[in-house]
Amino acid sequence: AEIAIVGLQASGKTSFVNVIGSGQVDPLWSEDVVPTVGFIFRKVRKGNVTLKIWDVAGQPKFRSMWERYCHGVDAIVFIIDSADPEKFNTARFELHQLLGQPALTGVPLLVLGNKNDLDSHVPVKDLIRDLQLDKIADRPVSCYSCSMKSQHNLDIVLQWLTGRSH
Ligand SMILES: Nc1nc2c(ncn2[C@@H]2O[C@H](COP(=O)(O)OP(=O)(O)OP(=O)(O)O)[C@@H](O)[C@H]2O)c(=O)[nH]1
Ligand SMILES: [Mg+2]
Repeated sequence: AEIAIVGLQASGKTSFVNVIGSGQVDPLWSEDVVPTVGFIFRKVRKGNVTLKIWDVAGQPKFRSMWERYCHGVDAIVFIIDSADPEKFNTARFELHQLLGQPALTGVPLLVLGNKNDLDSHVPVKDLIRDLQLDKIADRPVSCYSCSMKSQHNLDIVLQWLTGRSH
């Protein structure tokens, strides 16, 4: 399966790829991963499925590139820092802007509310409301709360992703 990971800067995209690309017993977790410039491509093997992952940079100057990396993928993963509600408006804008691209119609979407190890994180039902996920009618949409730091819910996230392969 080929997937593209997008979302605002510092939401945890590269942390996600680092954690799932390393071992479950000895995950590669770091507080000081550097902001991505452009994109990183990685292949991650899970069971008999190989995930080809485009980890795309989230700083404003890179957001116009998101669409390009989402072309032809089996799923788009949008990661949001669920403990930083001040950024939800921007995240919603960028997400719906991306999904409005005609070439991406129908591509399944997985939204991850990351950093649920932090006390201030909001639950999935608030993310669905604040990101207006219920307005997305042209593709399958899933939303999970998770943490790259504590690896919470990453098992169901990986199940979802490997289920997209063909
Ligand atoms: N507490 C907590 N911190 C996290 C979690 N996931 C990532 N971080 C931290 O958030 C910061 C940004 O993580 P990155 O993985 O670099 O974020 P990114 O989305 O790749 O950022 P860009 O490459 O700039 O788009 C780092 O300091 C991470 O350690 C998490 O689940 N919990
Ligand atoms: Mg990154």
